[in-house]
Amino acid sequence: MKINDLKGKFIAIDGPNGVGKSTLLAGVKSKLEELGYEVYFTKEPSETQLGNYTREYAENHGGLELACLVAANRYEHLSIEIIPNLENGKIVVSDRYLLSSLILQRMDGVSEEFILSVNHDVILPDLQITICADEDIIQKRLSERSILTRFEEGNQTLKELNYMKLGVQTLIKIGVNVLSVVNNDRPDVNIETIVNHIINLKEKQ
Ligand SMILES: Nc1ncnc2c1ncn2[C@@H]1O[C@H](COP(=O)(O)OP(=O)(O)OP(=O)(O)O)[C@@H](O)[C@H]1O
Ligand SMILES: Cc1cn([C@H]2C[C@H](O)[C@@H](COP(=O)(O)O)O2)c(=O)[nH]c1=O
Repeated sequence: MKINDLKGKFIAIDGPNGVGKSTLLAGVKSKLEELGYEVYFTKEPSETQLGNYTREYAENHGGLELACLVAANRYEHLSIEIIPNLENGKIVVSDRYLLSSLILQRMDGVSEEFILSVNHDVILPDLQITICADEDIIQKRLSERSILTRFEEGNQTLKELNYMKLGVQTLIKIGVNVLSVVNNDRPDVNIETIVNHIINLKEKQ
């Protein structure tokens, strides 16, 4: 895997389904805009034909084939969105990235070795933000949803949290910087913590 040697900084944010990633990111985006910072927000699966197909396919398929499809979308995401924005010196924030594969594809029974091998040529994030919360809190949030994906139904949260811990250990071993945020409550405090880390990275550029 490659270290980011481009002008901009790359941040990935991952966590179990229903932990509050989208909520925190929406707050981070509006706070940064209010402060006048220009940050490029994106997500995986990305918003392309391949990304939309990956999201649809993930609902009914798992295994090695989904792991490869997700990785293919990640390479597309890198080449058409992430790398061009990093080359322009922007901060890029992705809602889900490699760590999501180390959680979701592992839940589908794919080995860490296979996941790392199909993701061999991706750029590592300068900062990996992990969002976690207590299992019962996440389950309560998911129970309020009218539609659940196959990863969200049947209480798989503990499994997700456990694979996240293992995935984080792997990323740390590879040399990735990790910020862990506990999102049980106080979204405002967590938004501020994330915003401060993003501003710090920007100021160091
Ligand atoms: N810190 C918090 N305190 C209380 N409720 C929260 C907090 N953060 C998020 N929530 C609530 O939790 C629910 C799930 O949040 P959200 O949809 O952002 O999760 P997510 O991680 O993006 O999920 P998914 O990846 O499955 O789309 C929402 O109803 C949101 O309002
Ligand atoms: C990045 C990534 C995504 N997926 C799949 C799993 C879900 O079906 C969607 C993500 O949807 P959400 O609205 O963000 O919860 O994509 C995957 O299996 N592996 C990945 O690495």
